[in-house]
Formats: sequence, structure tokens, C-alpha cells
Amino acid sequence: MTAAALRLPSARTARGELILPGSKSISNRVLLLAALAQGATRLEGLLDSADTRVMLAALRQLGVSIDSVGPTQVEIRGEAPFAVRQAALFLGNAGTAFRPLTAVLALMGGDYQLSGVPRMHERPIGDLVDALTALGADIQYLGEQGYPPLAIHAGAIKGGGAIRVKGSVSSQFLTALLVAAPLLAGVAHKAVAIEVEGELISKPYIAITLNLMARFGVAVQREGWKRFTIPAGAFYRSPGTLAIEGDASSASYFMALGAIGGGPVRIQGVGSQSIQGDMAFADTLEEMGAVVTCHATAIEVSGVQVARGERLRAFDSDFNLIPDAAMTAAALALYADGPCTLRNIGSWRVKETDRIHAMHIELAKLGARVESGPDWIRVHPVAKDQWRAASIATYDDHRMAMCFSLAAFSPVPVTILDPECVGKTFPDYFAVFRRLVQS
Ligand SMILES: O=C(O)C1=C[C@@H](OP(=O)(O)O)[C@@H](O)[C@H](O)C1
Ligand SMILES: C=C(OP(=O)(O)O)C(=O)O
Repeated sequence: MTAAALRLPSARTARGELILPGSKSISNRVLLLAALAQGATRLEGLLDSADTRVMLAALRQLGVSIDSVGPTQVEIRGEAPFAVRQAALFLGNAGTAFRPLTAVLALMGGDYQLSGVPRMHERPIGDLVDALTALGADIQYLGEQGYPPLAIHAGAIKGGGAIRVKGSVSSQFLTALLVAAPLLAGVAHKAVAIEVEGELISKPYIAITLNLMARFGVAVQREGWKRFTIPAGAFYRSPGTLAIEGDASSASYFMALGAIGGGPVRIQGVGSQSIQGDMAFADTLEEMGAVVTCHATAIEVSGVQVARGERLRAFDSDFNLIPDAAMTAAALALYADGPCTLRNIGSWRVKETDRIHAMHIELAKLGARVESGPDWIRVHPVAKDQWRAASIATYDDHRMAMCFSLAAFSPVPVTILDPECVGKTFPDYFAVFRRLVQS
């Protein structure tokens, strides 16, 4: 079998301990915040993956001084505006790099081109570009209207009035404006208000943004999830050293392992002190019958043994707050005692792939009956004699590969195609997975 396919081990139990890689959402935010901040920042526990590598490479290209102390430790000397006023940046498929850099560079007054992989050019950015254009930014679409790649030129940025942004397609647009706002508030010596028009999805990611901005000296005033005010004269200053916690979305796969493989699986790097919304996946697991113990910076999960015919409890829930960990719940539905429904997950359609479509097709390959609609999916569990051996396509989506690793507990052989797509956020995923499962 080639490296383009990985036959999953036939697993009956899962137990052991692992240390999580750093959070993608926190790593890419603090890289950018440190690059904009006065003073030197040492980041510890940085995620080393494709998404953070494109951010690091972009910042270096922009003239930011970054010393690698090790693969997960860097020292950054910030400076705003960036020294390099003209650059063509390649940002892969990293939403957490593309969206915030668009906002920051649009306010900095240089000439920049931002592009990514073909899928990134199918992921919408129009709501962010509209908000920036209304502010006076000069942004052109180089391909299809509303999508990357983008050309950014020096605009005539106006102060005054609230910035309005839609939050129904991605919360990353609001995050981008929040992160960039001090560039306005600092220069204009006026408070900057950002108002969300209509619905805001994925709210816990905004909480991460606000938490980290505060660590860099900018306290944003929040009125519900509708209006955010950045005080006049706000500017980022280095917090000195900042330790990045483990990735809670990555933790979801190992929490799931404990839930279906008996456990205990002990996950180091996130716990009750975490600032990541995906920790709420623990509540879904408890609802499904797993036992979750949360420590300050670790979490332990035990559960049923699906290989002995035991089942998890079915659920019908709204997953808007945890769209990434929700994929893990969809995979766990294979082992439930009834149909499981995931609602309010329309954003799945515009992520690394159309995840509702991809999940529907691939879960069905294993023998599950699946129904789906514009923003929901229902997965019927697979009965003992209904499992079908399958090669699972991963659609260049790291989470497809990681959540389908849970099919190792099925009674049939399962192969994951193109498993190296996990490199977006977790290059060592399958090595860690193998250490935790026993046949
Ligand atoms: O801000 C972030 O770090 C993220 C926000 C979420 O995206 P949406 O807001 O587009 O749902 C999430 O899916 C993504 O993996 C990371
Ligand atoms: C949606 C995701 O990534 P991005 O940060 O590129 O939006 C994800 O990691 O599931």
C-alpha cells in the first residue's frame, strides 16, 4: 500500500496518555498579535503545522523579525506597520492566516497579493472585503468576485462611524476586523466600534480573539455579540512570554477514542482553564454516556467498548458553537444507539471541503444510512452485520482523515486515503493515534 493510503489498525480498546500539539486558533492569532506588538514576545508551545507555517512565512516576508528557538518556540520582535510594503503572500488553506492578514494589510497602506490553494479560492471572503471597502480600503478580487485571491492597495482609510460586518458565513471576518482595529484606534486616537449585522456563527472563536487581544494590552468592550468597541489610542504591547495551550479540536479525536475504546485516555494540554470553545465537546460526550474528568490542563475520558457491542447514546443537538469538534460527533454516531442529528452547521459547506457532503458520502460508504440538508446532517448508526469495508476519501480535509480514524473500531477493514492531509493542523496525528489503540 502506498503512503497515499493508510490501512487503519483493527482496534478494540484505547487507553494511554498523549500531549496535544498547540492550538491552531491561538497560534495563528498570537503570531500576528506579536508581530504587531511593541516589544519582543516569546511564544511557547506553538503549533508546527501547515497552517502556522504559512503564517510564519508570510510574517517573515513582511519583514517581521522572528527567531526560531525550536520547532514550537519563537521570539518575535513586533513592528506596525510592517517594514515590507509590497509582497505576494501564499497562505495555503489557512483561514486563520488569510482572513486576519487581509484586514491588517488593508489598513497598513502597501501593495499586497494574497493567494492560497485552489480550495482557499472557493472559500468566501466577500463579507470581510465589503466591511474593509466601506472603511476606504482598496481591495480587488483577482479571480471570482467575493473570493480570494486578492490584491490589496493603499486605500484612503476613513475614521468615524461603526464598521459593520456580517457574521453568518464565518466568525473569522469579525476576528480579522477586531485584530486589525487597533491599527485605526492607535492612529486616529478615536475609539473604533464594530457592529455585527445579523447572525454571528462560531461565537466561542470571538471569545478567543478578545482574550488574546487583552493579553496583548487591548481590552475590547463587548455588548452581547452585536457591538465591540476598541478604545481610542489602543495599541498592542508584548506580554513577554506567552504559553500556547493544546488544540481543543485535536483533543476531540482522543476524547472520542476514550469514549468508544473503554479508556481511560488522558489528554495533556487542555483542561478547565482552556479558552477554546471546542472544550464543550466534552458535554456532547457526557450526553453520549462517556465519563469525562477535567483537570486544570488535562482531560481524561473513559467510555463504552463498542468492539464488544456496547453503544453510545444518540443525540440531536445544535453544533453552531463547535463546528470543528462537531465532525468528531458525526463520526461517533456510527456507534450510537439511534440516529444522531447535528443541526445549525451550515458553515461546514465552506470549510476545507463541503463537509456536509463529504461526511454524508463517506459515512454511507461504511454502511450508515445518512440524511442531510443545507445546514444539518443525520447519521443512523451501523448495525453489527451492516458494516462495509471501505476506502475513505479525505477531500484534502485534515478533519475528515482524523475523525474517520475512529472507524478503526468497526469490525471491517477501513483505509484512509491521502492521510497526510492531517498536516494542516496535526502532522503526527496517526503516529499518536496508533500508540493509543490496542487490537
Ligand atoms: O477563528 C478561528 O480560529 C476559527 C473559526 C472557525 O471558523 P468559522 O468562524 O468560519 O466557523 C473554525 O471552524 C476554524 O477552524 C477556526
Ligand atoms: C475550518 C478550519 O480551518 P480554517 O482555520 O482554515 O478555517 C478547520 O480547521 O476545521
